[in-house]
Amino acid sequence: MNENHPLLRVRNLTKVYGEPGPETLERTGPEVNSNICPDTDAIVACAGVSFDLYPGEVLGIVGESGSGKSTVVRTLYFDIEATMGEALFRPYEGGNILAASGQQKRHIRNHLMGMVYQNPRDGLNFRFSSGGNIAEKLIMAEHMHVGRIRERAAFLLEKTEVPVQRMDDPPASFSGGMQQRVQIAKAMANNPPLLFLDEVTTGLDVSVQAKVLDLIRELQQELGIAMIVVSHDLSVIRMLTDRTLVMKNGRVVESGLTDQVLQDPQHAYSQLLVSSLL
Ligand SMILES: Nc1ncnc2c1ncn2[C@@H]1O[C@H](COP(=O)(O)OP(=O)(O)OP(=O)(O)O)[C@@H](O)[C@H]1O
Repeated sequence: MNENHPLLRVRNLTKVYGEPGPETLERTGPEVNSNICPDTDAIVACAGVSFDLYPGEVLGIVGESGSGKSTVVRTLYFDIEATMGEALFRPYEGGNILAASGQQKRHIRNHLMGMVYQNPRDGLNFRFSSGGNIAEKLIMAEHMHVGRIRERAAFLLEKTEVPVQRMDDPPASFSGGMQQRVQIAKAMANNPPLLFLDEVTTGLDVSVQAKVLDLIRELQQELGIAMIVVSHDLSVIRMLTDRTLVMKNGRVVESGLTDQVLQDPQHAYSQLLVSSLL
């Protein structure tokens, strides 16, 4: 894959809940500090979001609760249908993935993407064992050889520091940190070039958070996997990401190298966010 070409090119990604009026986009956003259209009550979860992600790069999306961070990754992972926009994903040659058929979207998601959610119950099937969860992802990508599936599950659990002897135990019997590690193992099962991480350490104790973040950073460095990391927590963004988008009221208000955004934030809202970290 050519390192100079984006892995993912997103343009004008927009998601509106409810019926937008002709001025909904103009009448919402950071300038008016609201994402609710005063004419129609439509909610602009995100609008006009554009960015490029390069192979092996880690992009952060930061912003307060309700700013639209999760909507961006969930539309790109097809959990939510975008209202408008384009996303070109290099491994998929059929054009805008947001306009792909349901079958094509399932194929892209099963073979080429992984997602780790804040709540392990969204990413793991609690009726299956931890190994069974990894197997599920592999089977969805048409890997059928039972021996090889078990081997890969054991390999991934080891990589994510989950005791392999607990492969047949259900995630419900695991600690929160370990459940997140199983989710990470599952999301990486097919070696996807792109991984989405949505507030993956938010529900965890601080000491456990640090371990999970270390693990993500190590895996990223070892495997060179591109990631989009959503977090309201700037310390997570600082630790994991190369570039950052700052969102407010559904819009990107600032973007740049993470170090620059943190050292010299330009937008008043980013300045407020950064000062709250100091
Ligand atoms: N199904 C829905 N119906 C209506 N509005 C929704 C729906 N899902 C999300 N929203 C709204 O879209 C906006 C963006 O939500 P989103 O979850 O992307 O924000 P976020 O920045 O990820 O915040 P959080 O971390 O709290 O989830 C919020 O105002 C939210 O209330």
